[in-house]
Amino acid sequence: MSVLRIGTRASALAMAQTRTTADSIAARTGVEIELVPVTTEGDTSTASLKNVGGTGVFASALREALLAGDCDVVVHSFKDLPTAPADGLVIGAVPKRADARDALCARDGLTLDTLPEGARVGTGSPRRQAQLHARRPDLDVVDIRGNIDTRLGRVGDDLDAVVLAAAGLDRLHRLDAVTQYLELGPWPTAPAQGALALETRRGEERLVAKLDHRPSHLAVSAERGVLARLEAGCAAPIGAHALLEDGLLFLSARVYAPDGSGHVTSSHALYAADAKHPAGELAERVADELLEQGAADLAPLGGTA
Ligand SMILES: NCc1[nH]cc(CCC(=O)O)c1CC(=O)O
Repeated sequence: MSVLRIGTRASALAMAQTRTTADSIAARTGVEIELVPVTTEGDTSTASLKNVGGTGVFASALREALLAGDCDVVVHSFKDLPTAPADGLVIGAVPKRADARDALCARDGLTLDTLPEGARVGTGSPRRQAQLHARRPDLDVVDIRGNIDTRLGRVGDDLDAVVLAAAGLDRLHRLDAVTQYLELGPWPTAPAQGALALETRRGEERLVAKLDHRPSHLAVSAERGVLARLEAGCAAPIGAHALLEDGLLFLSARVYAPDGSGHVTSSHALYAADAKHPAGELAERVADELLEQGAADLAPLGGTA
């Protein structure tokens, strides 16, 4: 193949992460790269995340472009991908994961502890809404959508703060707006947050294989395995965090009541070398324990939750 065509959404975040990926592929393979812009429903809709019709609104147009042969690789924010694999396509690589934490971006340097009573905090994510309610029941949590710059632009205007992924802010060089990083123990984030997924047609994985970072790939597979086992969509109020360290794969996941009135947590670890499918086995253990603790009664887990 003389030119590798990488499909990308036209949003600033997608362009930023695709350009970085294109540069690493070029550096490692010497192949020439062309970026192919693709428009998705998720980019044009201004409806709440909860109402845009379930999982994968960002992914389907990119997948269609791949299957149609309009491009050879697509770069997804892994957390936006539905857990069901697409026919004829595979995740060929997960590059080294960026910061998985959420970040509070507030006016005047405020934090979750110092925001005034009744402060207006914007997020469209049911998980972040539940976490905000749980941590500060007095806050006025506002359901918002729009790209990262639009959201940041409302801070100090009609909102006191927004919660965003640190990885996305970093990719757009907007970490200056962060007033507090939220640690993953008390504030687990969306499965695979901060990770990219490089998708190709089945059989063409070698095009991107050199970019795969196994510890990141295993960790995000474990986190997403919980979603798959719970049959939960990307809008379900679920946080998860996994880590491979010294051969030990650790996974913790938490399901929230949407109003923040309660949650259940399960954490387990196993030696990756001891299992045939370490990510899948660990995810099943954690998900089954969440269900035993009543996760399905606590929160709507389905795709349009
Ligand atoms: N759902 C939108 C989305 N998809 C990926 C990121 C951030 C980057 C990442 O987690 O990889 C964001 C923005 C956000 O949640 O703040």
